[in-house]
Amino acid sequence: MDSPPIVISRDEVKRVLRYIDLIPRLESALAIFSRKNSLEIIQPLRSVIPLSKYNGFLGLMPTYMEQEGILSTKMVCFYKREDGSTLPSTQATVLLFNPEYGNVKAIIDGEVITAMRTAAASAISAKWLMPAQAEVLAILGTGNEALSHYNVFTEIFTFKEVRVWSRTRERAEAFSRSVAGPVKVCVTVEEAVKDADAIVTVTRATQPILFGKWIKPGAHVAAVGACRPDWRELDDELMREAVVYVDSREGATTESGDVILSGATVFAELGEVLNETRPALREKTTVFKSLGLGIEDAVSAKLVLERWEATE
Ligand SMILES: NC(=O)C1=CN([C@@H]2O[C@H](COP(=O)(O)OP(=O)(O)OC[C@H]3O[C@@H](n4cnc5c(N)ncnc54)[C@H](O)[C@@H]3O)[C@@H](O)[C@H]2O)C=CC1
Ligand SMILES: O=C([O-])C1=[NH+]CCC1
Repeated sequence: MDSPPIVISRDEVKRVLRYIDLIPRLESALAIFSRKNSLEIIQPLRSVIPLSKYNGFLGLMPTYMEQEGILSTKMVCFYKREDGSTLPSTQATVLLFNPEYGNVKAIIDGEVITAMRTAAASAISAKWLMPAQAEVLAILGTGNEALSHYNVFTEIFTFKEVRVWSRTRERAEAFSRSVAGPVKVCVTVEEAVKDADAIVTVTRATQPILFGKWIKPGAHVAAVGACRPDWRELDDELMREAVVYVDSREGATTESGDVILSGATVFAELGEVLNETRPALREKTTVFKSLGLGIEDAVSAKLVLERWEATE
């Protein structure tokens, strides 16, 4: 307990963290979260401080999972960057504590953890909610989250076609060149989502970019951006007509502009589906609204530390 914290860099997280290990840990954590038993988990709503001068926010995400022996907090700064800005839009650090003594065991870069656990949560939503014979995946956005979503969706599912849209063709083409498999570049959102079975929205949009009228009935949308109460990625029609799943009811009804401003009803948490206390209505059009949870960072950070210690 006297030893100084281990510091694990972004590159080291990238080296040791694998979706195949991460997904089962996240499934278990989401299921525990939705049981709402404070003996198993304490994870308050994220507190968010606005950084008005810089168009950004600092989110604090503490979590305690007693049975897993995990005490952690993620600190994440996220920004509404102007077009052309070269500054990062999300930066994060996860602290892992020894819950008995209170000392910090590890300081872990949170950028890769954030991107991979968010994409893995979307992939879990798709496992349960996407049409059974899904052939077409559309990714809206070409940043860090777009890449992690491309990676996990193509690792665990087999799509006949993957499409990408960005506001500029150049960015979509650069994204398509940067990944291993074939990606069709689309010039409009409508073209990208037409007849798509799974759609991932991973943009910094603050107004709707995806409209219900363009979507095939039965499609699944994993909506990852728009993490503020006045930000949107999806329009009212889509939010009201789809069956809406969330990572956290409390988070969604406090932080999600898509949920709050559309007046949509939240049908279930993803953890409730995993616990089989709420059904997965795969045949309907579904939206998984993701805001990000401290428990996801907590179990990811523990996994990183375990793998790092095993390979050091
Ligand atoms: N739900 C969750 O757990 C998490 C959500 N996020 C959110 O996901 C979104 C994407 O994050 P990153 O990929 O890290 O960001 P990024 O900055 O790497 O990529 C953002 C993408 O959105 C595009 N974009 C920016 N403004 C737009 C607009 N008005 N309309 C359409 N596209 C626009 C950019 O061109 C870029 O392709 C952000 O809103 C971020 O806050 C990030 C991490 C976790
Ligand atoms: O959970 C997370 O890390 C974030 N959610 C919105 C921006 C960052």
